[in-house]
Amino acid sequence: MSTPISPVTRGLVIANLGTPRAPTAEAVRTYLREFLTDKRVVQIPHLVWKPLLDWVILPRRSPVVAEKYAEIWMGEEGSPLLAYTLRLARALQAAMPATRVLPAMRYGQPALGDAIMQLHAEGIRDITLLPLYPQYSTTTTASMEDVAAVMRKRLPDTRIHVVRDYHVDPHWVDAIANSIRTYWDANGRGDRLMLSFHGIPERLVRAGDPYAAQCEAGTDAIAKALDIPRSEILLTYQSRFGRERWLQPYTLQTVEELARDGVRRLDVVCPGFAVDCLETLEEIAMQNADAFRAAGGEAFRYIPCLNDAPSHVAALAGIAANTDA
Ligand SMILES: C=CC1=C(C)c2cc3[nH]c(cc4nc(cc5[nH]c(cc1n2)c(C)c5CCC(=O)O)C(CCC(=O)O)=C4C)c(C)c3C=C
Ligand SMILES: [Fe+2]
Ligand SMILES: [Fe+2]
Repeated sequence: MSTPISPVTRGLVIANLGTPRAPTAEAVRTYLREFLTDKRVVQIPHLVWKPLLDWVILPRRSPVVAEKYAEIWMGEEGSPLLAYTLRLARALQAAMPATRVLPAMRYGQPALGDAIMQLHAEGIRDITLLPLYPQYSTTTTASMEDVAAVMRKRLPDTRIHVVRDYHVDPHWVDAIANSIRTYWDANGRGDRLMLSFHGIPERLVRAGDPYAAQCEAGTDAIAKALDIPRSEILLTYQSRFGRERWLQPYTLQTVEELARDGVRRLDVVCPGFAVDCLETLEEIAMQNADAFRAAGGEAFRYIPCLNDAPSHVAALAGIAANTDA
């Protein structure tokens, strides 16, 4: 007797920020132009912003950033952000055989709108969009919600549900805590533990962006899961862009101060990033590590993102499945 094959009726799109298609100035320029003209990302009047972007920022920044990408490029697999997002999608697909899982990027390829159209073309009318941002921000998640709103108008017969955030999801919190505990079991515990999150302008938090509060709540939950006092964790913000004041304390400044204050072994985790990327592998594990040693530190110990670890896959599968409300 053969088992009837049940048709797949649900789709899951895991969506990340986006990344250049090559570590070249031209490809980085194309990527940054799309990313930095999104009004969600740069929330200042475009009459002011566009000339500055086209005439100053893109020409200056693209070649410099291309060199950074070249240092971490994963050969044929491409940029780490793309490579790990594709691996994560494959692992999720294996863990969720009753759901069709596709990876997507908010900027560049594979495009988010195309992924949703593909699921629709396959006959799927119930789609969950899971932005790979554990914490909600008006600069990131909201931009995915914009795409979902456009797609709902285009596909009125399809339910498109967006996961808002998972910053205190117990399985995700446990996955982060376990990655730290496993590192400590293998290498011993450092003098300090720092959680570094991507920053945003402070102005946006004052205007109501819940991002900072979610980073704080997530850090509290991770401390609890590790069974250590919250005071033993330093929460910092990295990747500042431009001259405006961003969320504080800044990661780089903190790293240098810690080294000068006698911290020798520093353990660093980036729980705002689902997968490793330029901001973790180059900015944290290379630039900040160099700064730590230059200021007198000995061992800057970067603990990788969850990437396609089974604990991450299980947590995200649970989060994606729990979207019936
Ligand atoms: C206006 C500036 C930016 C805001 C606001 C911002 C918020 C933000 N970004 C991420 C996650 C990632 N950002 C990445 C790279 C990146 N971010 C900005 C600017 C802002 N980000 C730039 C210009 C860049 C590109 C690199 C550079 O020019 O310095 C990445 C990595 C991409 C990759 O290809 O590896 C991620 C991931 C979050 C989570 C966030 C707000 C919470
Ligand atoms: Fe960013
Ligand atoms: Fe950066």
